[in-house]
Amino acid sequence: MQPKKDAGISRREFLKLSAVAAAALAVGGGGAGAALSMFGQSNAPAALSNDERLNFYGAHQAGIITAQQKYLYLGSFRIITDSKADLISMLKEWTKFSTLAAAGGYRKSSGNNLLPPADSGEAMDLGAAKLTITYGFGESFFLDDGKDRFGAAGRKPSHLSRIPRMPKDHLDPAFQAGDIAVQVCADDQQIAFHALRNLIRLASGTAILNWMEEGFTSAPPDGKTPRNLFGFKDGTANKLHQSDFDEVVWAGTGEPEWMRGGSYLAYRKIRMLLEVWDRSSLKAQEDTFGRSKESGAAYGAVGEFDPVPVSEQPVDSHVALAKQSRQSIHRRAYSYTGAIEPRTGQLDAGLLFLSYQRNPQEQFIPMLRLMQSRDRLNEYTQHIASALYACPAGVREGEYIGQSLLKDI
Ligand SMILES: C=CC1=C(C)c2cc3[nH]c(cc4nc(cc5[nH]c(cc1n2)c(C)c5CCC(=O)O)C(CCC(=O)O)=C4C)c(C)c3C=C
Ligand SMILES: [Fe+2]
Repeated sequence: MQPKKDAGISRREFLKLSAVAAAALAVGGGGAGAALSMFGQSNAPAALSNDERLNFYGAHQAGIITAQQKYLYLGSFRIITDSKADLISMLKEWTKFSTLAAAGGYRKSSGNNLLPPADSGEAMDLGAAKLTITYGFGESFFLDDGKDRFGAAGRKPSHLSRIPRMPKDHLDPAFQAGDIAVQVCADDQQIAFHALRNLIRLASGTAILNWMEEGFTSAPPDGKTPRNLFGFKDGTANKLHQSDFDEVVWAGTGEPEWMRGGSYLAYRKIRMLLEVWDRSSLKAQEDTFGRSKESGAAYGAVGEFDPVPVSEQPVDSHVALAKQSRQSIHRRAYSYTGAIEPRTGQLDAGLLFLSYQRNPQEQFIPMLRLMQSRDRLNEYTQHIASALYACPAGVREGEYIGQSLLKDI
């Protein structure tokens, strides 16, 4: 008798794959993700459809070159203690929670119902939804107003400093970089929020959340490029291959040991003046990027991914300036929407621009400077927050995040 076909795979094959997935789930971590991705989303058993797990442990932190999930929370923490022991104990708790949440778990209560539950609970039964939690240290972690609170000043990485003030900055002083940034991403917003919320709880007495941003991206099926709130495909020239990551993303020689295999996160909150944009002609919009709005093809090219003929681009277009900088970065941006601006009635919306690079002084800052001085996009944008973080290499099982930075000091 022929084995029954189930959505393109035979029943026998399906059962074999289910066994692999079950085994991988029992082990936890990346194995489960790998096994599930063998099914492809449509063939995955319903109970696991939201449960793709990405390993928290690894040579590099997850959430940097990981394919972008749909939702982002970015939180900036201020450490409120000078005690290194308390700091380490929080980082240990954060690490334990991060591995648990990435595996779709939640914190178990002690059994004493006179105490608050250990976990806020809103992610129970939801799965992992490709949750990643990525940590970065701000400049003030190492030297806070000249004070070396944790003895780590000598280990400040080479390229970590404040992003210099730019000509078109409208920075809001409420959004300083802070001591530690946490980037939480997942394909389910509630799962992502749950993770940040419980990190805040675990930090109690040691660190407080200074600010939090919420972002989203919506990619069409078949791996097509998502569009930003100006309606343009955003991420076309971002398809870095594995072999490019060493050159572009991962910090290496010249860095303290704890940063080798890590990366620098550059962050800009950029308000997009949607009302101004929506009143602009299609030609003005396309000239701004040097690309077709509908197809995403560069001026003078046919397909979205065709090489960009730089001579055909308006000299002050966004893409021409990015090319002119001759630098590469790895972008991981999310759109945001907020409330209506009370004074003007305009929408508060834009882009949480995140990029990872191995040397922001050489890659990101010159590109930003060039864009700030000449980019047509500046007519439609305002940069309202700016920060740079050093994201350490990945965590090995049994270690805690930042361990190699804080050990033996
Ligand atoms: C300093 C770096 C960058 C900032 C800040 C930035 C803001 C920003 N970008 C868009 C929309 C698009 N950007 C596109 C391409 C692109 N942007 C950057 C860098 C910054 N963008 C780079 C390096 C590139 C790649 C250029 C190339 O090599 O071709 C595009 C085109 C499509 C694509 O390649 O992704 C769009 C669209 C907005 C709206 C924005 C701030 C609000
Ligand atoms: Fe851009």
